[in-house]
Amino acid sequence: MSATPAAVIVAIDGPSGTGKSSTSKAVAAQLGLSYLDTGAQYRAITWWMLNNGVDVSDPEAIAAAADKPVITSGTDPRDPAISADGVDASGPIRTQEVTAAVSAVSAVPQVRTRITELQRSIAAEAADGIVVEGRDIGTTVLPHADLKVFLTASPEARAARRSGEMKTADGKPVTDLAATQQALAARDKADSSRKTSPLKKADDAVEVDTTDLTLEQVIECVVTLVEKAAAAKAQPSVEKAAR
Ligand SMILES: Nc1ncnc2c1ncn2[C@@H]1O[C@H](COP(=O)(O)OP(=O)(O)OP(=O)(O)O)[C@@H](O)[C@H]1O
Ligand SMILES: Nc1ccn([C@@H]2O[C@H](COP(=O)(O)O)[C@@H](O)[C@H]2O)c(=O)n1
Repeated sequence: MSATPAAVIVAIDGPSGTGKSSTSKAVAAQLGLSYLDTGAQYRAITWWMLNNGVDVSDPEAIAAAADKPVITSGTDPRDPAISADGVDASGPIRTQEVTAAVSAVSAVPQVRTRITELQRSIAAEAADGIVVEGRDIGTTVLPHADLKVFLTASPEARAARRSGEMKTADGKPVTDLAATQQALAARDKADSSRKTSPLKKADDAVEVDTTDLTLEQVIECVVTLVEKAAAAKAQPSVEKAAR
């Protein structure tokens, strides 16, 4: 593990299936940083609402319930825990039911306010620095992050990656690439077109097109960017100490 010279705050955003989670976890683990999966938080609040009789097609019902669940996130990149009201949600938040409802829940302003506050407090407590991944981290949650990365990939590459990890009920790999691509496009459209902090590249983010890169190449690229940002952040204090 190579050490970063300063506690950096890193924002990694991008559409679904571009490699945000895999890259962020690996970069954080390699550099000894904390890690926050903000998508898991939106999934956890969605799961709680589905389990507690909230009509997730009704924005008013979602808004009224937004403050109710206690969402807790772990920040260890090797074991990124997530729970709602103390119940481990790491498995159930990945179901199709949650995936289908999460964009509608996360579009409600009261949900975003609640989860954004939680994200900022977790980032503020990360004494050794943190990698935070999501859709609006560079634009809204942490606009003063030391480094902002926006990952992209072609729709075909993203669908192929997602199909590779999805299994049918009898354990066979999902082969309907067209349907997977369509589902990803629908979620991206909903996430990019909502009024409150939509999925968007921050003006000062570094865009990395991962279409033709292996995961290892993307990780290496982002590690280099983080090390540079950390060195730049440490520079003024080094200069001050030398005076
Ligand atoms: N550069 C890459 N080349 C090949 N496969 C990749 C690459 N990056 C990620 N993957 C694979 O693609 C899948 C999706 O990656 P990941 O979950 O990290 O994406 P994501 O952007 O976090 O998606 P989402 O926003 O939907 O959670 C994973 O199976 C991962 O191993
Ligand atoms: N900063 C974020 C992160 C996520 N969302 C919403 O959550 C959904 C699930 O995210 P995954 O990364 O786990 O796929 C995503 O589709 C968004 O609706 C968000 O709004 N802001």
